[in-house]
Amino acid sequence: MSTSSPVIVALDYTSAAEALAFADRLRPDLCRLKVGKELFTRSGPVLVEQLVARGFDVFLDLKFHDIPNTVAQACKAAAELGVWMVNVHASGGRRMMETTRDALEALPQRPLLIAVTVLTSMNAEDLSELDLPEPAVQVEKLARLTHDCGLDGVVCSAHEASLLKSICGADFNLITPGIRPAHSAANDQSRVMTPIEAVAAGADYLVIGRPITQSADPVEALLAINRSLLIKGQ
Ligand SMILES: O=C(O)c1cc(=O)[nH]c(=O)n1[C@@H]1O[C@H](COP(=O)(O)O)[C@@H](O)[C@H]1O
Repeated sequence: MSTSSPVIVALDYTSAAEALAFADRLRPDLCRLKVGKELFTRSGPVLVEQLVARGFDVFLDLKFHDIPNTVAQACKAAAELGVWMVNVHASGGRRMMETTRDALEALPQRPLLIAVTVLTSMNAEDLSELDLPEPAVQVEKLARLTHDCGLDGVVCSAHEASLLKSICGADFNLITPGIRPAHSAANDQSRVMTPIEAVAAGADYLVIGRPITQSADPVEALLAINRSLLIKGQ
């Protein structure tokens, strides 16, 4: 089952039990779910399979960044878990991305393959220390490369969404973390935007963690975001 909501809830919980307890209060038509490095390192592929078996579209966010063969094989392993989306770092370069794309295209059913441009926690100062240009410039450069390598989209901040839509086209998926409903704490995020602004800017999917999972009523927090985006069927 799929959902008309653009929200991907980041299940940044410390245990499979907490993640499953939250998932069991949801339905797959309300949101997609993301399993990231902390939860996967603690709970492994079994949890991913359990979420897929419950009917959720699962984004396995392990941000692979390694030599081409290693990343391609890791993404194939992710595909075998039945995930909906998997990601790599665009800074791994053309050969890494093209080898991975080819490995997934050979499968009968493949997940979407997207690339992280510049982490939404990073600001101009962080990039300057690495001798990199300001975020918008670096994001554009990596998004153009990702598009040219035939991937399905990029992770970027919503601040870069409208520029990237105009450059890479409507079919190139923009996945935007750093989403904060009005009055929410930014935490460690730097380049943030509200859900409504992000969608208006051209974001296709909104990755949202703490504003939902750490709220007093996580399910209501998700539903409120969906309502604000005029998602039907709540
Ligand atoms: O790939 C990601 O999902 C990701 C990329 C990025 O640039 N920034 C970013 O925050 N994320 C992830 O998105 C989630 C954001 O969580 P919150 O900041 O709690 O909403 C975390 O799970 C991050 O790992």
